[in-house]
Amino acid sequence: MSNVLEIKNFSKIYSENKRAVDHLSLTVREGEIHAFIGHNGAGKTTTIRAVVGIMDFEEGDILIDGHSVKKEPVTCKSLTAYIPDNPDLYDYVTGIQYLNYMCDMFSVPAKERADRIRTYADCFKLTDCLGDLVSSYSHGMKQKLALIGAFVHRPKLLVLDEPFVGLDPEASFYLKKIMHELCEAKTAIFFSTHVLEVAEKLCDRVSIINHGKLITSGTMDEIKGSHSLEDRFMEVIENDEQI
Ligand SMILES: Nc1ncnc2c1ncn2[C@@H]1O[C@H](COP(=O)(O)OP(=O)(O)OP(=O)(O)O)[C@@H](O)[C@H]1O
Repeated sequence: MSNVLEIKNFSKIYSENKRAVDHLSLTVREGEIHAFIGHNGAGKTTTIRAVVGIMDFEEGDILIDGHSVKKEPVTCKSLTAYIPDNPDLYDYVTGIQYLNYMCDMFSVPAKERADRIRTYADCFKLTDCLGDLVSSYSHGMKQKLALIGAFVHRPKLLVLDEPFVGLDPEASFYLKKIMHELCEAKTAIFFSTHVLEVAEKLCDRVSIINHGKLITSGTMDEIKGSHSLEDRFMEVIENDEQI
């Protein structure tokens, strides 16, 4: 399996004395679901924002399908879909206008876009609301619309920041199902979460970050062994704090 995402020695320094992420390296392979976990303020969002090209960084490089986010930002963006923890969508378009715009931006063929939009909108119970203005959507509905906008263009790399927060149980179920389907079609998925039970069931690999440093990364079985991911996480973090 080839590496879709390669983070190499990435560091982010917000101010002189504040190294939010410190020489972090990890890889996410084709068809892999990879969880990125760590305490509040550990550096997850900072890393994710650098990966998706919306934040500059001082040290290291990040490659998407072999392309550097610094040197080839447009190519990288064409391969990536990103859903932030609080998606900020255009208010004065309808849901369907937003989805067609996403399909236009990513050149989704006309004959495939209607099918994909219908399939995902049905899963998320959004079909009847697609003609409504986004401004009339609830927070969860906006989140679902943003997810559909990411899925319709079948990205090579899907990056999600806390995707399960705010979704109803049925939407969470379908999100997990769609994540598996995308992986079968070779998409690589990298997402942050505090919901360790979901990460444990859903992911092939996991990386743990603490105070900006990667403390471990590997397959779910390698990392957790016979423990629960939560127990292992607590143990790894406690050991790291003692160093
Ligand atoms: N724009 C900024 N300016 C200065 N410091 C920042 C900025 N954004 C984040 N930080 C700091 O960088 C560190 C990492 O923050 P980050 O948002 O990446 O953490 P996180 O792991 O995503 O946390 P959470 O789980 O709470 O979302 C924190 O100490 C935070 O205070």
